[in-house]
Amino acid sequence: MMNPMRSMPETWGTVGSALLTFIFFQDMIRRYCPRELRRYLEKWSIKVSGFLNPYISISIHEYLGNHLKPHEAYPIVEAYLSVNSSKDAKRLKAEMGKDNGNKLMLSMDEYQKTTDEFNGVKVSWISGKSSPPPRPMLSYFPDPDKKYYKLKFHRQYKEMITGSYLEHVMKTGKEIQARNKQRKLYTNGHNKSCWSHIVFEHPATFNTLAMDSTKKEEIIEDLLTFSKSKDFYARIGKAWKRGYLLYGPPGTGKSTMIAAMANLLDYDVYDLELTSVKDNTELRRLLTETTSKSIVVIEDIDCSLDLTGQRKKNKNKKTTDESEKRKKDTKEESVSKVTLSGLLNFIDGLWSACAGERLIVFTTNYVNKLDPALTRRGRMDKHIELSYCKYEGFKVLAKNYLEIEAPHPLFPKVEALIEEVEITPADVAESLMPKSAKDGPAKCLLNLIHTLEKCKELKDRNQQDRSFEFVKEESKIKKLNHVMVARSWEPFYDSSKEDYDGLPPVKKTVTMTGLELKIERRFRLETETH
Ligand SMILES: Nc1ncnc2c1ncn2[C@@H]1O[C@H](COP(=O)(O)OP(=O)(O)OP(=O)(O)O)[C@@H](O)[C@H]1O
Ligand SMILES: [Mg+2]
Repeated sequence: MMNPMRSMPETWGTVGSALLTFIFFQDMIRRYCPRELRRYLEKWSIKVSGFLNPYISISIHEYLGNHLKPHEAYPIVEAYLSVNSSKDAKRLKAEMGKDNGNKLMLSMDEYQKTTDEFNGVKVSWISGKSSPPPRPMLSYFPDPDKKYYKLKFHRQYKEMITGSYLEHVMKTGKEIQARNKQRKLYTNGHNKSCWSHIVFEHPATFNTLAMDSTKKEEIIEDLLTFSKSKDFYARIGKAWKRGYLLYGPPGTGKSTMIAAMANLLDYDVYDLELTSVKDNTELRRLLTETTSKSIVVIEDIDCSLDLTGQRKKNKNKKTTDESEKRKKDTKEESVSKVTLSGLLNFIDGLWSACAGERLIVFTTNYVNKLDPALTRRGRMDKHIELSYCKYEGFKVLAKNYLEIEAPHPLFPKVEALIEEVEITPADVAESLMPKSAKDGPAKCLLNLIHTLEKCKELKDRNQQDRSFEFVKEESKIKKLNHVMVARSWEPFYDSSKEDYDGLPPVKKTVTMTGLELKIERRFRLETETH
């Protein structure tokens, strides 16, 4: 023990002479001691220090080797420690996260220490940095400092720490990373041959989705089971992917459901615009560039590919000039060569080589138009129909939009009407939306009731129209016989004579092809609701 009465210069003198003696002996050993003996002494000293210091340390560096290749484990450890370190470390640093938008990420500052406990065993983590060796004078860019985390633990627990503890650190760190990560919506639109992204912040969830509750539960269960089935897919030798086909009329919530899926599973969304993809090679490249934990969406698949596997040409537009038509077709083919078989081959084959979980979702308004090859099980594992809004769906929307729940005096009226008509959730939502700041829930509900009553009226009138015309069909045919011949039971009449007793005019299109006559009737209901 040091004599407290000693003065400062005396103490320094003692330390100095001890240091000199140590250097002298070290030098003597280096000069006069034979090499073998020296090696033996070194080994022995390592053993002694190992005996005296029973701790083992593992370093995780920010970069690997000399080539500044980022080490994958470093950010994971950083995320893991970001939760614990704020309790222990005295100096923390706050940085803007790369993947989490405007959120600040806290982590240990350099040379800070934090402790952690796992199965009753205490370990410590120290953050540090090593400076690179000085570079030649002419070198322009200096090497950056290399940061690292050092894990220290008693050698008695070596097996547990290097095994289950590090596994736990990696798993938890990845989960924290995923929680902090801002999800992205990737698109390849505007004829771009690569993905561009924006932050994905769609508020839709399964709670806010208006649909049959049993069906909803089933879909949620299916998605969650899929996301947890890594081992199962590996065991059966199948790529970890699942295909969904969402179909139904416009405005029934197909796109909304995709957003809800992404929010449920914390996945990124890749909105693949097939019409912007040049050919199968580009399609393959785009799909292989998608990351794990993502949903690849192809909307309106029936509009992007046709049944023969070639890109769909616009059949509605008639080009009278043949040469112009040919020119247009050639041009179309030169810019778009993605085929159905190209897409199918990729879904089935190559994609299996991409690690990680992926959902592929197709949407369509016309499921019957799709090629069975596309919709067969195994490719599209689940077919989900989204349909018109019924009372159950309405209750969800009323809760979302107006924050009201049953029982409510106006609900029975809505129930009676909504079960009778075909109205999409989008239309119901639109009617429930307050049109001014003064509109309360009752006003919005009355708005919806008014819309539903109009729909019902049109539906009834439409039915009346049909039966009236059908009854009158024979006499009309007689009248029009000199102009056209009826091919089917479909009622028709001459548009030039709107002489139906009191019936509102009905829009119709008449197309003549040779001797055949095709009549397309549009009822008033359709015209008005569009
Ligand atoms: N089932 C639903 N639940 C909640 N909101 C819905 C639902 N369906 C539609 N909506 C509302 O209507 C809007 C349009 O719906 P969405 O875009 O999902 O329809 P869609 O089926 O994808 O239509 P399209 O076939 O035209 O692409 C959404 O923004 C949403 O607010
Ligand atoms: Mg949509």
